[in-house]
Amino acid sequence: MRPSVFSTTGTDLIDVVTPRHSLLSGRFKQSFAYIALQARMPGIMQQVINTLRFREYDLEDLYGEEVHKDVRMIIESIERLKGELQRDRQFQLFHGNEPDKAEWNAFLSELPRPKRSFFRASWLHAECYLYRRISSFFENSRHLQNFDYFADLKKEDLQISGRAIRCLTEATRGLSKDFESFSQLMRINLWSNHYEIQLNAFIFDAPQDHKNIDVLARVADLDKRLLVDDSLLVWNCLMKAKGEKQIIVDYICDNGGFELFTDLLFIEYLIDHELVTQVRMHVKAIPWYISDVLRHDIEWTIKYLKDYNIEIISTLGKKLERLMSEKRIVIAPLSHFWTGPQSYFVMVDSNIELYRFLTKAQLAIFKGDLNYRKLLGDYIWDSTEEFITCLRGFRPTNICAMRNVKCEVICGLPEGCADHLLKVDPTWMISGSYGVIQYTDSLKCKCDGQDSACSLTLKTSPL
Ligand SMILES: O=P(O)(O)OC[C@H]1O[C@](O)(CO)[C@@H](O)[C@@H]1O
Repeated sequence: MRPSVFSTTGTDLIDVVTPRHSLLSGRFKQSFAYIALQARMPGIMQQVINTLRFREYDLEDLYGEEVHKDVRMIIESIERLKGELQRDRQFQLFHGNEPDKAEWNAFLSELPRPKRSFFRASWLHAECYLYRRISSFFENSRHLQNFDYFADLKKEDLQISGRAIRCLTEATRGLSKDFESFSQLMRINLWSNHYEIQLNAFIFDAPQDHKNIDVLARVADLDKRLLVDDSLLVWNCLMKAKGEKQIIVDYICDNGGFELFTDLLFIEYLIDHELVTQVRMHVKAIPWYISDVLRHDIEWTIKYLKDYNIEIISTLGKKLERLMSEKRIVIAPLSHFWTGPQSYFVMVDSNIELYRFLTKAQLAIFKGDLNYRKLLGDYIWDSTEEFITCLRGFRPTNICAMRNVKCEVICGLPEGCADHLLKVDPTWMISGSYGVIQYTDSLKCKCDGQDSACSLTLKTSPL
């Protein structure tokens, strides 16, 4: 039984699927957003509590007995947050040491009152707010400000993927510079987003004979579920830049663990073949959506590969370390925008520095489902709507999205495709079994978003 608070008037919960042309929201009781808020988020919060209890005595070794107070305070705060979610309470402002407090509070204060509670708000806002609140409990503790409570999961994900790591490392040495290899690597990278944390790495398992690996061919099987493949357009975009002194790719990361490993393989290819001069990896500033990459995940992953007891893998680790020290791969300056609640079309107004930063790149690659939701504004577009339209003017540079479909947000499909998929696989939008690689040109102008009359800075939708 839902608590009685749900029977208030206004924007009540309704027993329907998410209607076309609306924002995803827990209001729609037959939506994935509703299930995620009702069941999944409390589970994730419990998982954080369990991690704290499990690690409490390690933490005591690190920080002394005082840490128990922090642990108690954080667990109580998470329990309270669970209650707020369950009762669909209003979002609260932040009052502590959060570095992005001002931006969050401005955002929350401007939300219309009926859209300021967990189930009535847009799902994107509610979900981001929950992850932000959880982090704030740690940030406001005495000893655990920098504790990444999801770190063990990310590490474990890489540790259990040994066979897949070996197999892919072997299969990707000495690849030639051609569209076929480029596109295969892109697709490997795309499908790794399906498995993310606790992946079933078996799909990339090598046959017994490690010398004769055709792992890339295995990807072809998954490719049957690739609904849009713009990898040729991405390749052409990089080809067009050939000869330029500086070719930068901004890589907006998603998950750590095995997915990050495949990101690094793809980035290595881009650099080896001089398709780019520098890759700037954008990571999250706080623990985010369980498995998202933080700065220390990249450092840990490279060290893990470097220390591997199989030479080909440790050589790869050393090479990645060198590419970082040569600044061919860099970690972009941290931006709290990536862990904010906002869709990307508002970036030009709310974070012009980041927008301008992206304009310096030849290409920005956005990985994963959450980035896709933010690119499309967490909105149910017609499935055939063009990618470029759905970006609503967010065009700081050429944009590529690589994403496994994990929620109802989608665009750019051929006519009839969504209806067909619904018939053959009713869970196609949430299973993560389908993927898209979508691309659009920026049609860059010279103003870098500084000229308010520039059409690229105008938002084209009344949403
Ligand atoms: O790691 P990814 O691909 O961004 O996926 C996480 C996303 O998937 C979801 O589970 C949607 O189904 C959301 O919680 C979140 O947007």
